[in-house]
Amino acid sequence: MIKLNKVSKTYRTDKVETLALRDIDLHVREGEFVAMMGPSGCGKSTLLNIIGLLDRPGQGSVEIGGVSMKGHGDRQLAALRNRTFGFIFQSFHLIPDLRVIDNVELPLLYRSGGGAERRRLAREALEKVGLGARMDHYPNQLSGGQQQRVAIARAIVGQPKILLADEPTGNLDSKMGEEVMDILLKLNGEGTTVVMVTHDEQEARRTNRIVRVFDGQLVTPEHLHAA
Ligand SMILES: Nc1ncnc2c1ncn2[C@@H]1O[C@H](COP(=O)(O)OP(=O)(O)OP(=O)(O)O)[C@@H](O)[C@H]1O
Repeated sequence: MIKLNKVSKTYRTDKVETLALRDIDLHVREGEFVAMMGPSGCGKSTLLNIIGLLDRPGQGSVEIGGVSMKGHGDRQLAALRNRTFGFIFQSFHLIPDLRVIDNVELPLLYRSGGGAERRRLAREALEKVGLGARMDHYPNQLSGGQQQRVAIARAIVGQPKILLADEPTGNLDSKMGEEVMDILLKLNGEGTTVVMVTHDEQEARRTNRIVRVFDGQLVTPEHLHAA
């Protein structure tokens, strides 16, 4: 489903050059739930951004669903990103001035389909995360856990094949975090591939596989034994 081949990424500013990723080979199969772990600054977000077609690798190649991204222009990448991925962030990224239902509908504005259809899909997504009764609320009228569930509804409203979550429980207490994990596990059980960055070992153990990143490189189990 996701194949990274010898992916490297360097960030350049006026004064410094940071090698954020080095020679990453990663294969995520369809239906897998992968947890990505590693210390701050090791390159997890960069890796997630490259997988989600928000950024391009400096070297190496990215394949999504068997299709190489080489030669795709920015518009093609954006269209593919919108169809293939749902994104969930640590700080929810909801729009405060929009009602919950309108926040969830947002990704659908870039697609064809009428307003009634959009509303129906948004309602279904909210029901899936247990927030069918909160559609007319504004984000600040909800708890953190509920806000993250709205963000999950927004991520799944377009029925993406892959969910990418960057520390989705990082701002939540353990009970709310567990609820968010339960929803992600349920979506994965229904066939959605999930890649999630987390700092929580217990949470990571609930997934199929833990991928560890250190200093821009993947740490394989062999490395762990050698260390
Ligand atoms: N836009 C950028 N410009 C320059 N350097 C960057 C940029 N984005 C990230 N970096 C650098 O690349 C490295 C990897 O950053 P990244 O955000 O991917 O790490 P991370 O593992 O997600 O960290 P955290 O757990 O703290 O979110 C860091 O050294 C960071 O300072």
